[in-house]
Amino acid sequence: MQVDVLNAKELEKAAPVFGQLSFDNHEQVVFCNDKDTGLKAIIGIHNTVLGPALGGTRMWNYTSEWEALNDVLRLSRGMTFKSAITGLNLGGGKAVIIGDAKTQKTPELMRRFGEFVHSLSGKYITAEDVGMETEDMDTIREVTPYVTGISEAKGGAGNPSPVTAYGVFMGMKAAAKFKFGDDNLEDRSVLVQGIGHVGETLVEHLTQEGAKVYISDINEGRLQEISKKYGAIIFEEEDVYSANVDIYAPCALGATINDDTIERLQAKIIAGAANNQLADEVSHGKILQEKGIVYAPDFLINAGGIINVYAELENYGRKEIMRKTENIYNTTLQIFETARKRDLTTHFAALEIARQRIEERKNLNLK
Ligand SMILES: NC(=O)c1ccc[n+]([C@@H]2O[C@H](COP(=O)([O-])OP(=O)(O)OC[C@H]3O[C@@H](n4cnc5c(N)ncnc54)[C@H](O)[C@@H]3O)[C@@H](O)[C@H]2O)c1
Repeated sequence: MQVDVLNAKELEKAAPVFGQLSFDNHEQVVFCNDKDTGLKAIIGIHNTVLGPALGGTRMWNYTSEWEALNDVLRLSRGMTFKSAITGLNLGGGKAVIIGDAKTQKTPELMRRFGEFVHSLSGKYITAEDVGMETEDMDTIREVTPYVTGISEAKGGAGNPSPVTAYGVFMGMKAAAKFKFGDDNLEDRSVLVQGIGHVGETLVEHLTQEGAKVYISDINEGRLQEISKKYGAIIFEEEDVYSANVDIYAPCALGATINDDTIERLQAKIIAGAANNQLADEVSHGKILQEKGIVYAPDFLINAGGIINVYAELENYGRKEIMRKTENIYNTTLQIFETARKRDLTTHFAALEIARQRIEERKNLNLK
């Protein structure tokens, strides 16, 4: 379709998939629908140059299909770069299921979703993400081998979240080393936003190291539980973003660094688990750089989970999982140094290395 000038609304109508702002030459987008189980899902396969597209499934109560599509496009793209920079032979993919995981998730729905995954013959391999549990992966495993993150009892590597948290902790320490000249987090103030599967283990590592840990979550019960368990301080003020802390760790959902929040940020470091923390990677990355806030790229430091599930495909054990995850510290420091030397945003410096690896493999495949 030849179009000259379109406003955003018109573009959404004329090209609702390929015209999405988040569309980045994705190879395949699969819409899955099953009336009987109520399944409505989208699988996004961004890039398979380095290997099959592996990435978790998120179940979320999206307010619109547009929002779900936007999310799967952004998340699957992030997976491509995460695996590339971590040195894994995997492409990038992700899936979203539209619905409330607490009330609408059933074994039948999970199995039906698994059948859609199976129909892609291994081009996409799924795993856990927000709204999913290890037992859901076990259910999917009943209908397809193209699933990771299954329980140890069923031969898998188990819950990836603690490994993700350890990688984030390593990335955070690297950021502290770069910003403060010392990676010891004792007495450093850290605000963890979102104390779910990953956030909780991160709080555990931080409190063990003697950091002053503040926690924030929309789930009041969870706040009480984690505060009691680890002695973390519940952050009571309304505005999380203007908290005067050393480190802000986004561990809930993405895009918390956006036009609305970025000017209020007081933290000296941003290092957390959430995917796609910057609403706009270019402009928000630049503003953080100008403000002197050290941003540890999300797709680099939250790779522990994928390292964990990759072990199921490559048959390596716990020791190698932890070694690879610990190495996030070194990679993060290298990225910070490169960014400083070349006056780049840290996000861009990381992206460049990931892209280079994909490009090299692509050229090799063409030979
Ligand atoms: N689990 C993993 O191994 C893994 C790997 C890589 C990236 N991530 C990303 O890390 C983030 C956390 O993952 P998780 O598995 O811990 O998810 P989770 O669902 O277990 O936890 C998320 C927590 O965030 C809270 N939350 C939601 N909205 C919030 C808000 N506006 N303010 C404060 N808290 C809020 C929820 O109540 C919940 O406690 C997600 O963005 C996920 O995509 C997770």
